[in-house]
Amino acid sequence: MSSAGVAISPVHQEAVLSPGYFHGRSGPCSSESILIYLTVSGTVIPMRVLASESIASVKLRIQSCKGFVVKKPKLVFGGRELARNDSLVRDYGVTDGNVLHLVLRLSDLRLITVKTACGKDLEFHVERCRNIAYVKQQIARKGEDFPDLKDQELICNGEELEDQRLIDDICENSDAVIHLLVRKSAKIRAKPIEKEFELSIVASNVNERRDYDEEEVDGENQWSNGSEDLSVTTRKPPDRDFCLEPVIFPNIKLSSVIRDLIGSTFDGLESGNRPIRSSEGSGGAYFMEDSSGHKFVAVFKPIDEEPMAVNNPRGLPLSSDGEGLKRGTRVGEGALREVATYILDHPRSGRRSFAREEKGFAGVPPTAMVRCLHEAFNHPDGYQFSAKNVKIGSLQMFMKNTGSCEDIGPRAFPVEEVHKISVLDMRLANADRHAGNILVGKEGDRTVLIPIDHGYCLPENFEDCTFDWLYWPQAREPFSPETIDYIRSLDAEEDIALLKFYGWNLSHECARVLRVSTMLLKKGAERGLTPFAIGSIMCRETVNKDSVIENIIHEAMDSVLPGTSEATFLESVSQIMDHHLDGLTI
Ligand SMILES: Nc1ncnc2c1ncn2[C@@H]1O[C@H](COP(=O)(O)OP(=O)(O)OP(=O)(O)O)[C@@H](O)[C@H]1O
Repeated sequence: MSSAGVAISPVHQEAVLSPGYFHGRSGPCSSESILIYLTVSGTVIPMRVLASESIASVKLRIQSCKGFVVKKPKLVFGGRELARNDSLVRDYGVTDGNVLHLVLRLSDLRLITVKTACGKDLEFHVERCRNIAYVKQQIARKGEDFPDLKDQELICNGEELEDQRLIDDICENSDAVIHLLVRKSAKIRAKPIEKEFELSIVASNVNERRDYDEEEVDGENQWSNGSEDLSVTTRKPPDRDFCLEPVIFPNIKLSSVIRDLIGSTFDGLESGNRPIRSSEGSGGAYFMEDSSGHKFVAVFKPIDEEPMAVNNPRGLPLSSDGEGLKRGTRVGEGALREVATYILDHPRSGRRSFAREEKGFAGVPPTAMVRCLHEAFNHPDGYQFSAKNVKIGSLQMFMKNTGSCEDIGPRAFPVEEVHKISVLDMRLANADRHAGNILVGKEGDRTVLIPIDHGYCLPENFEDCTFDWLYWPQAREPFSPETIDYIRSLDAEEDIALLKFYGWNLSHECARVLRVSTMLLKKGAERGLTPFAIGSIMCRETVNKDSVIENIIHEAMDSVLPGTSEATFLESVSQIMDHHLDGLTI
């Protein structure tokens, strides 16, 4: 889901969380019904479901609770996300008495409308985790007609709101009324309008001079250009309470895009702008601001806050065997996969190198591995400015967007845009391509799709491959000649070598998946198959039925002797694949 530019409905969390809400009220009551327990933020909620009920139906009942919109709930059972909406409760092995983890995805932003007495409407989005001081700054910064920051007073239920109070606290009750009083010059009232807040400013002296100025930030960028021994820099400079530096290997020069990305994030932290935790996503994801505090420049995802990792802020349990939320992935490797996806998203003109600036074929946002230390991250055991609190994770460029593909019907998306994402997902056997992980942006008048969230690319097996675009009409269109040329240029061996050069030695299993999926994509494209036809070979129809590609791999394994070389095995896969593809009608 997008984090910018979208008006959001507040969520009545307590309605969803109240024990007994799902129990016996809207749930089914046949002999087939089972009682499951949903845990969320330490609360346990009983819920009656049918074993034959679809996951989509269970999510819908959670979502439509009391008419309040809980966006995109995620369910996790036994360390696995119940991601396939058309699968049934019993397909995932859920039985009576089982406990499922519910990850609620609350919206980040609230739309605040400020109406002035002179008829001016000011609108801005405020993250739930912002405080009153920030709201005051936004009002003051909106224009020279508005009052001094120090003169503003925000009042709710007769009580003055302190600068540190969070928006989330104040908007918890949607009936709250906020009054903004401006000493000397203006009076501002607020009332809830539907589920957002409207502030009306009644200004008596609109010409009063504003003496709030943005602090001048020293443009000098001091982040380290790399550390040869990868040791953690935690020496605290006299006036600094954070650290940020790239994780790089000797002889690898960062491109200026990546240097600028890290540089502007550094400047934002140095200006005192705290990372803002996204309330979406199942792991810890932090929006990082530039030095002005007006613009997000990056998204940081620390590996220890990934789903089922030790410091996950969403209450997901620890993985019992190290496997991630998707089959064939490992907890703590999400950031690596995010960076690898950027590296492998080669530009049309040739292979990616960190020294090259060009945008990749699919437009994966520039992503680098960094170390970052900041109090605002999740530190359940307490925070100190010390090496033990340094987080390693992926830093990805924040991409301006108007929402995600989840918010908009797919018909509006240009065919080429859908195809570029399909090529990326099929090459890298993406196990998490839901529509929320594709942002919608604009380049001039053109709609562009921006793929994000690649922590489950390059898995060890094909089990959880899912592509939402498979069901979009564009997926049934043939690839353009340019896209076929690009697919022709792909080479899995070169990709594996490139990742090794950048420090990731792919496991035997992950390398095999990359080889097989690249082979399938190339063979399919040469035969004129559509993304739908190729993608359908990679995805399971139901949770418990192997996909065609899995069957091809099993068949190839049965046909070679144990201990056979990888090259011989792949030759066998190639023959069986040819046989299968030749039997398909276009
Ligand atoms: N590069 C980006 N530019 C803009 N917004 C982004 C970017 N990357 C992530 N986001 C936003 O940050 C929020 C959380 O990110 P994301 O969904 O990737 O986290 P996650 O925990 O990996 O999610 P998921 O549960 O879908 O796996 C989402 O609102 C997403 O739209």
